Amino acid sequence: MANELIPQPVRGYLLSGIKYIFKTHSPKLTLVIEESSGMSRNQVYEAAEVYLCTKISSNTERIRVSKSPKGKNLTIRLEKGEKLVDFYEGIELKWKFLSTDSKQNNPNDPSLRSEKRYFELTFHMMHKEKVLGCYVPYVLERADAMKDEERVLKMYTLNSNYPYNGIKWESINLEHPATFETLAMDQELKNAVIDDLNRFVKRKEFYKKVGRAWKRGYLLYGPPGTGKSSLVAAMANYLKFDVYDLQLANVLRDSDLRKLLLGTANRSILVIEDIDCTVDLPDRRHTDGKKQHDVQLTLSGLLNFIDGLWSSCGDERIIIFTTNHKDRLDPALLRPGRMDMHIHMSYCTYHGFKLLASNYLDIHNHHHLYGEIQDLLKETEVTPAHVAEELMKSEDVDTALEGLVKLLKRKKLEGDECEAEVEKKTAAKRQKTGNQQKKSVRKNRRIATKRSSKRLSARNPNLY
Ligand SMILES: Nc1ncnc2c1ncn2[C@@H]1O[C@H](COP(=O)(O)OP(=O)(O)OP(=O)(O)O)[C@@H](O)[C@H]1O
Ligand SMILES: [Mg+2]
Repeated sequence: MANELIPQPVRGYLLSGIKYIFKTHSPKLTLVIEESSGMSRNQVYEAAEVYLCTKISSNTERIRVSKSPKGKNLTIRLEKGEKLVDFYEGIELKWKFLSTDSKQNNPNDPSLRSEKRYFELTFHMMHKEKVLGCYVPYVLERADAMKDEERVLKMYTLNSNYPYNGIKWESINLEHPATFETLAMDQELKNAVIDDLNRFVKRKEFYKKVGRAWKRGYLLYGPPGTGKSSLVAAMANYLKFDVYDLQLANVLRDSDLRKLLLGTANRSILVIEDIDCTVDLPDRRHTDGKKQHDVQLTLSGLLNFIDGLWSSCGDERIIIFTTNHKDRLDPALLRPGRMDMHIHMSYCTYHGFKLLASNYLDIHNHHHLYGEIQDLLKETEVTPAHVAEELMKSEDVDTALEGLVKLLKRKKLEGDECEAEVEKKTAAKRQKTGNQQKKSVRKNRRIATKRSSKRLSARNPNLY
């Protein structure tokens, strides 16, 4: 109708007028989010990449799919030119993924081509504050959480080619399955550790306010096989932190130590195992040049060193020492405030056993052997590792538990025999020392009598 009633020139004029009105009344703002900002990667770009793959709808026509050899899941990304719409608190946000090919360097050599990739985020101008102040931080946060979920944890160890290739970290995927749920340890202690970790990761601002390095130190001690290494893995799996296993005995120079510590990433756990053995490092020398002089590196010295290094980077770090012999440690290390928490990993308790039985044998109710096992566990020292090994021997619940009862009885007997032996030895020692004491008392008496008689005879020679 409009076509027929309104002449062409007027129609064109009217249309452009309407467009103009709409344009001035709904001004748009477009944020350009480039892949890199200067030398470093743009975090908003990386977050958008991750976040947007959850927003792909049926209108999206092309997506990129990939999977790294060690990745758990498929990675999905938008393809060039694709658009999508997101909503945040009623605001419409239009995303577009673009790239420009700049072939300035050498058009014949594709490796020199630098592709510039970026997102455009368009929305109504009036939401500028909200988008910059809330939506973009929200995207960053969501992406972080998603990356954590998919993240494959790494375990870093020192490479073995040292000193020929220079010392450096080598990583493998951390596939230790230990979690707090599968770990047999005192329930209250376990809760205390989890609470401590939760508090720690939440308190960045607090640490900053009080001027402390944002780090937490744990000392795990207990006999071999009580789950110290498993607890480290459980902590890493819980926090999604990588683990750096620092074998101090392999680090000969302090400059290497500094380099290695600087080479650890944020959100990581530095573990130094068996510190009682590492303390007496036999041969820590400066080998630079021809000069060689001993370098005494004590663990508390190492802690100070780490404190200094880490307080300047403001990252989240956890340091864990493990030992089988707490009593052999440098007292400076045990001083209050040195390590934030001392965690004792003890022999298997009845509670620990029940957890292992439910994990290994799927027993969730009572079993007729439980009473006997409970009594035996009170009188024996057996590690959770040993119990776990026994429970793995058979898939049949009765056979496995009978095996465990046998093991506990044997242990108890050994313990009793050992106690009896100790008792016998101490009794023999007591007897021996008793005899010796009696002997020496007799001897002393003899000497004393001789002396006094000599003295007397000296004073009264006539009497003798
Ligand atoms: N508390 C526990 N809960 C569950 N499983 C455990 C526990 N302790 C030990 N285990 C089992 O025994 C194995 C060995 O334990 P782990 O290496 O954690 O002991 P550790 O205390 O680090 O010993 P070491 O002092 O010799 O290094 C683990 O892989 C795990 O299967
Ligand atoms: Mg261990």
